[in-house]
Amino acid sequence: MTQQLLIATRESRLALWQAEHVQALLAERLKLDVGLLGMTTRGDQILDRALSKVGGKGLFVKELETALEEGRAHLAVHSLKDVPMDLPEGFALVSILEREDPRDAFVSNRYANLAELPQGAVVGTSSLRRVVQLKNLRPDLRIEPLRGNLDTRLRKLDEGGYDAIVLAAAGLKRLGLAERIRSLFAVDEMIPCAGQGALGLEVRADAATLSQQLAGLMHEPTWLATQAERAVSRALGGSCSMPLAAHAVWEGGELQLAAALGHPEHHDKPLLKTLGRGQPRNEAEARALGERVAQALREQGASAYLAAA
Ligand SMILES: NCc1[nH]cc(CCC(=O)O)c1CC(=O)O
Repeated sequence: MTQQLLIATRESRLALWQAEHVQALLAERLKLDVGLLGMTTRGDQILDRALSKVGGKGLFVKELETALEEGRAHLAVHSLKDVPMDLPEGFALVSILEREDPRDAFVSNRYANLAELPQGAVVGTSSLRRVVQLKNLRPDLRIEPLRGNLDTRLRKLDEGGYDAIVLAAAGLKRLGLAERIRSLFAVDEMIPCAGQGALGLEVRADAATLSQQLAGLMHEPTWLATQAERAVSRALGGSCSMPLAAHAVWEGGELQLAAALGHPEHHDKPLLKTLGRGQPRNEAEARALGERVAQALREQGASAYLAAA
């Protein structure tokens, strides 16, 4: 065995679970001996402001990239939905693992689902994507900000600050918290974020041998679906202050890509929604499907919404 491979990871419980999951896969399937390098990122430290206001999702990945750059670690494991649409020069996303449950979960100590919430109930989420879709389903709800890692958000619910909160099912399941899920939103009523539930492996673009090894973990259907989803976001400007949802599902040999865009400030403005279909066989075709869906949103008025961001 030569030098041990190191995974750079954030130290939240979810990030550590994900890094350990990849560590085990690499040992099992590729017989690689891999260790972890834990680190705290700016995104983890800033808990009081909406992420979209302080630099966006890139905050969670930047420090990890610096560790790769300096050779302190060799790969980074990300929740794909936290990875910016275009990586900085010198880095590459070389493998996308099979997706966990991509749905959003309704979590509450008193109510079984969204329909049961009384008029004017308080729902916690800081995701603009969730805000605009909740407002569309239930205009009467009061939506309050909710930041922090999964354990923090659940604690804030338990302390009584909210009637319900909305979280990604994948994170809850990974942390053994599935019993907190009261119901799951169907993907067509609360369309997930591009990449939700999938993990992406990032390396330095010049790490050719490692890239090739990691490509062995690639899950093709998830890769094509998430490429299509991310292309919608990229085509519309890719910023995380954008209330955009994009989720693709394979139905037989067909990929069905649903997307929705809300107004970034006036959350009661109509939600723009569209569905595109295709049979992408490679990355270029998957991206083309995403671009067609973005164009359909533009034809419904997306540009005017985005100009307000
Ligand atoms: N935005 C933070 C984040 N990044 C990834 C997950 C969950 C796991 C996933 O979707 O892959 C979460 C929590 C959430 O949105 O509730």
